[in-house]
Amino acid sequence: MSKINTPQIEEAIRLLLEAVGEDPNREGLLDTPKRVAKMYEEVFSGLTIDPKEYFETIFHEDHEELVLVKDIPFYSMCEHHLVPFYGKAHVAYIPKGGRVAGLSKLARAIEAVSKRPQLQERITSTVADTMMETLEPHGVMIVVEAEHMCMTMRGVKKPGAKTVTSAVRGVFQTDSDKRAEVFAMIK
Ligand SMILES: Nc1nc2c(ncn2[C@@H]2O[C@H](COP(=O)(O)OP(=O)(O)OP(=O)(O)O)[C@@H](O)[C@H]2O)c(=O)[nH]1
Ligand SMILES: [Zn+2]
Repeated sequence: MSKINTPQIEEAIRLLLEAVGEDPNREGLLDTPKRVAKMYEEVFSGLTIDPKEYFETIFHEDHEELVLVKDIPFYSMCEHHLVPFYGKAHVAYIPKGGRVAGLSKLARAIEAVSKRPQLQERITSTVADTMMETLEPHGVMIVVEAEHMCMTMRGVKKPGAKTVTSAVRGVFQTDSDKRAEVFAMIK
């Protein structure tokens, strides 16, 4: 995927400021296009990352029991309104055949997939599917809880409303005890 076009973002922000009736040449706004371009470079940096790369290096450890990294904070941008949604992700999996991932890689996968124009459902399922394909574990279960600024500061205006999504793969689909174990641990 192509790298972010900084001059184009700067021009777009100048146009946007003009379009809302602002003067992009007034002192306080002079550096705003540059700042916004820099910010977008950061918040959309995941567009150039394939999360599969985080699971190319694995460890060999005979642990075929639950692994859960919970309360991973994340920030993303809703693709409908380009305003933030943010919250916590919980990533669980059961390794198979001694294929164990570095724990930080679970958080890195959430981070990379969040840093794009997104839907909460897609963050949840993309990371689950990536882990299933690369680690080939017994199962993956991901729960994401987030507050969407597009439901808080505008539109329906419901601050505090939380959206919870889950993606359940492999053994978690058939074993309700294992699902319950994850839910109990993330409470
Ligand atoms: N499924 C899903 N919807 C989202 C997400 N983020 C924002 N939305 C919703 O996207 C929808 C877009 O609806 P539209 O009717 O096209 O846009 P709108 O007129 O701005 O909608 P309102 O927010 O209801 O004012 C809204 O219902 C948002 O709440 C997300 O991550 N997943
Ligand atoms: Zn939105």
